[in-house]
Amino acid sequence: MSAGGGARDLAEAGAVLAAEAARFASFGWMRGTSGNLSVVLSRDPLRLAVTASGRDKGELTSADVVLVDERGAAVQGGRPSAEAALHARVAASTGAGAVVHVHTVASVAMGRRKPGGILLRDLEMLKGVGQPAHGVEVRLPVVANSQDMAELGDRLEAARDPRMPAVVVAGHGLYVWGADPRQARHHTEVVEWLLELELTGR
Ligand SMILES: CSC[C@@H](O)[C@@H](O)C(=O)COP(=O)(O)O
Ligand SMILES: [Zn+2]
Repeated sequence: MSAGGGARDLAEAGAVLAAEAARFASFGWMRGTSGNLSVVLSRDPLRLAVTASGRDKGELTSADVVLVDERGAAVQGGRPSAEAALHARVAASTGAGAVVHVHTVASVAMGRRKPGGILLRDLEMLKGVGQPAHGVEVRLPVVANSQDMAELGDRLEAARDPRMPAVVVAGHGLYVWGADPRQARHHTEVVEWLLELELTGR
């Protein structure tokens, strides 16, 4: 995708996001229209393609995408995700090229169990988020939910650990990011795997 974020780029991004969403929906991670995805189309000015609000995320087409600015406001397209401003904030503060938000049972359950954050160590799967498998403890932060995206963005920025490309939002779900949609997907699958493991209470 070029830096300009034109109509063709937006449709291309929509096709990518629709495919990613179909995959996550098939896992049961985007039930009942929940969740949203984004990809950065340009950095200066910041422009993201974000999934449209309220759609069944298992049935998206390339047209179900909205171009938004650094505040999450629509620049082109219909009504962006209610959480578009948080996607823009994550992309700006972490440098990520793609952001995933899913409503998984494991993230909400573990957020309840460990409101101060989820400690992870000695797991081969940690290599999937760029950490050593052994000897290093990594914390997956848990932040309180809010319907105010500015407040939620402040909490996420304050809590996030640069070693972990994800944050659990208590009573809500999971935010994960990566350099591009493919890496964000891999990070999401790894973090969700770690949460599911912790939930088994090993
Ligand atoms: C059951 S939908 C919950 C929504 O409020 C929200 O949390 C969500 O993830 C989807 O919002 P959307 O505006 O469709 O991107
Ligand atoms: Zn949500």
